[in-house]
Amino acid sequence: MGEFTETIYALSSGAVPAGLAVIRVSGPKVADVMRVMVSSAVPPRSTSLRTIRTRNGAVLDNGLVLFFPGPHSFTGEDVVEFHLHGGRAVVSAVYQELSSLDGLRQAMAGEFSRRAFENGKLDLLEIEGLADLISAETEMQRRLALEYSSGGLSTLYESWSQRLTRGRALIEAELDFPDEDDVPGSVSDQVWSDMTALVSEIRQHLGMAKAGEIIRDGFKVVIAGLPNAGKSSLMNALVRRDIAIVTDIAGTTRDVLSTDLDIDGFLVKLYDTAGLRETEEVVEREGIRRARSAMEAADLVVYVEDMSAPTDERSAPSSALRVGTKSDLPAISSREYDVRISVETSAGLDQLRQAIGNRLREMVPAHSLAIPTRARHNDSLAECILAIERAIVNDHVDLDLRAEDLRMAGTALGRITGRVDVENLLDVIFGEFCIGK
Ligand SMILES: Nc1nc2c(ncn2[C@@H]2O[C@H](COP(=O)(O)OP(=O)(O)OP(=O)(O)O)[C@@H](O)[C@H]2O)c(=O)[nH]1
Ligand SMILES: [K+]
Ligand SMILES: [Mg+2]
Repeated sequence: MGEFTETIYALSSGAVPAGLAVIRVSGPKVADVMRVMVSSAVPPRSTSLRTIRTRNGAVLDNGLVLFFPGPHSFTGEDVVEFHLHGGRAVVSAVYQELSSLDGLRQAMAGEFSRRAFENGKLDLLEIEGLADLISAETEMQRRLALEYSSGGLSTLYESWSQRLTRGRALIEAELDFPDEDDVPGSVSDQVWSDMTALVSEIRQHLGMAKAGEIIRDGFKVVIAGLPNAGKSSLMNALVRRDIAIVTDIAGTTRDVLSTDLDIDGFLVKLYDTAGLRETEEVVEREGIRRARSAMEAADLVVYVEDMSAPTDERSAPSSALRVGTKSDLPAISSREYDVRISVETSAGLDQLRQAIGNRLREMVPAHSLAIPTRARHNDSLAECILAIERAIVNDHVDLDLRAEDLRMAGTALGRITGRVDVENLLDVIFGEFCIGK
């Protein structure tokens, strides 16, 4: 595992100025740093109020010092944290002193987490969970990230790996002792029935990938309909901000506009689009093309119709949520709508939020958050399923070839947690972090 000669430091708290600034230092020179900069020795893993000095004894600040001797630290190395007053000059003076010490340099983005990974403190799923936890904005993002960062998913994949290993061990026992009486002849039947069950569990898990994507990246709701239906007005009303231009001129919106909404703790990405109609006008036509492609990529289309205008003969996508708007005006349309609203009176807006929330929850499991969230998880899970299935169906080939497929299935799983073969992934994964994490 990792053996790092450089000692790294960075501001791990938010931007200064702030009430507090936490500077974290990790690596072999931590003991030296404390000897030079901290007024007197500190006991491990408890807070001590100390004076922080330059090597020449000039006082930099007074603050709390926390020392975590390796391997029982975040990175697995010796770590010291300075909790200082969060002023720009305080931080830059401490930075300057640290940089002047031998073997110390400023940490790069994600470098603390990377050391934690390389030293076996966290696996890749836990690292990704940590990145998600740091960037979580909604309650559901937080819960999902916590499930990952506290090892919930790692435990599940570990149990699958163990079943694969056990399957191979039983097959190998059968290969080694083919005629032995106390190894029942049905051992390999047992293996294949468990592998069949495992495939269906992994399939079910992979089936929730969409839910993971919705929680992590947001539920994409596209507002569509005829020009002047009231789409932009609706977007503004839902986010209670004046984001989109609203006029009585048909064809006002051209670009796809996007904004975030929090519904029941879920991130909802709301898109306003150009009104759908035939037109020769070049810019509007491009806007309509974009509107259609947004509708195709949507998790939900909210199809808006002006109930005070002649009905829209165009057909909304069958899965769309149909919204009749301008209910404050005399109605012409006698269509059925899922929700009737008015942005003038705010009638129906809460109901619409609820209806969007209901559609969202249909796509997300109510209980477990042990679900895949990233394309790399899905790819490896699919690869794992393929390998197990190959092993199951190839009952005419040698047992050792079938065992080899089970080994490959285990490798695919191991790549998700980072146990095997992930060097090329690391830059991408740690690139999600910023400096100090
Ligand atoms: N009375 C009333 N007028 C509304 C309501 N919603 C929108 N309007 C008006 O309808 C007109 C068109 O509204 P927009 O929100 O620009 O409609 P749009 O669908 O975004 O239009 P395009 O971007 O041109 O496709 C504006 O004059 C709005 O003020 C409503 O609930 N009640
Ligand atoms: K308009
Ligand atoms: Mg508009």
